Amino acid sequence: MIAHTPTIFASVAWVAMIMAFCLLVVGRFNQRDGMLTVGAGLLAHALAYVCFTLFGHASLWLTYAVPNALLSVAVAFYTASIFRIAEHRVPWLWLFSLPLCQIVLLTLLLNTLEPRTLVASVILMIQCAFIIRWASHFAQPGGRAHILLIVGAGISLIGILIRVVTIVGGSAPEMRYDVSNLRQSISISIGTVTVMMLSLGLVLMSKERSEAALKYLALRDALTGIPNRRAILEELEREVERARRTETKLAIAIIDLDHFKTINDQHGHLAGDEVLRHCVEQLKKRLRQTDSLGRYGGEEFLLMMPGATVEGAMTAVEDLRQAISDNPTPFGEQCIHQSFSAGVWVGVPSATDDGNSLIAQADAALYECKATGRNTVRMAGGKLVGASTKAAFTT
Ligand SMILES: Nc1nc2c(ncn2[C@@H]2O[C@H](COP(=O)(O)OP(=O)(O)OP(=O)(O)O)[C@@H](O)[C@H]2O)c(=O)[nH]1
Repeated sequence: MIAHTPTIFASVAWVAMIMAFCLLVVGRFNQRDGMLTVGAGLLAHALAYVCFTLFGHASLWLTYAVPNALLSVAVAFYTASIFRIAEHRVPWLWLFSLPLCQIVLLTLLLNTLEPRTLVASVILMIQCAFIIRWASHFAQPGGRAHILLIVGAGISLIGILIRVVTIVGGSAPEMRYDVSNLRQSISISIGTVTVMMLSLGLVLMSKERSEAALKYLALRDALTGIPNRRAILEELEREVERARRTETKLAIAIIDLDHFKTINDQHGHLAGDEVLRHCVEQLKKRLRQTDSLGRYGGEEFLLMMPGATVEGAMTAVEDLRQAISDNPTPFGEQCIHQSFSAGVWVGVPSATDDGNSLIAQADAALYECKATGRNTVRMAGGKLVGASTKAAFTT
């Protein structure tokens, strides 16, 4: 099917213009989500195709050099959008040096046929390759938007390659913008694919990013930055299941700051918040990479240590207890002393165990610590370790 080449140019221009309108106006010129740069790219894309429709009716510079440079500008904006959506610094200078090369070289080579067509095509191909490179680099884990970008840029590459092959094969006049033939129809209508797939890919990429950011916020404790109750409990269920399946030990500890209400009452809630942040920093510094710490409640934390033995878990939690009581929280001119009590459970979960039942056992041990003076660590159904009873845990 051979279509009238200027008509294809006009239809691609329409599609790009409508998409640009949607993203710029309806997207309210929002810069942060990358839609402003996508819209700018689509606008440049539309203008390029409008100029192409004038080929043969206006100067060669306006209908060849300018639109190809505008296409380069469009692709540079699409690439900039990938950086912006990924919240990375946009390398503006580097990205727009290619459109600049395009306009300079095409102006110089305007009166040639093959060289100018090859230069225009090769620069656009390099830019499409960059889209593929950066779309895969900034791909959201588990996301799919980058696939649209890669496929869209890949199809564009094929479209341009058709032009290059035709020119190198000695049929450059067939690729004049006012000539209609099958190759021309395929090569140019691929412009619609580029516009649709790249803009849709970028919109989806932005959506994936904001969903990931929301999910991160929904599972984080805003004060301390560690996983919140929901996140740590979900992780606990996964760990319980894994330990049961692999028949390996799992250690959990419920850590509760002592007399935290008194800290709030004496120094104020801001000081209390600072104590919570400070304690979390102290704990995090001393954990292994495989351990997980989450905020279970107000001043309660849940620590998971997969694979830890009874002795290993007790030594680890006791070291944490020591570190917390040895490192008071600096708050203004003051140093606020704090300590914690912890109940520990270690074992291979049985068929009837779940996260809640293990927490209940660790909680019972914690309750005993609180009842017997605090600042101690106790094993569920077992021994007590702590400031006043450290000798009790020298097995
Ligand atoms: N500053 C601050 N305080 C909090 C936060 N979350 C909970 N709290 C306070 O933590 C205090 C916990 O008090 P209690 O449950 O009586 O526990 P406690 O005073 O530590 O006493 P024991 O656990 O028995 O040693 C309450 O006063 C809560 O208001 C928070 O995010 N920031």
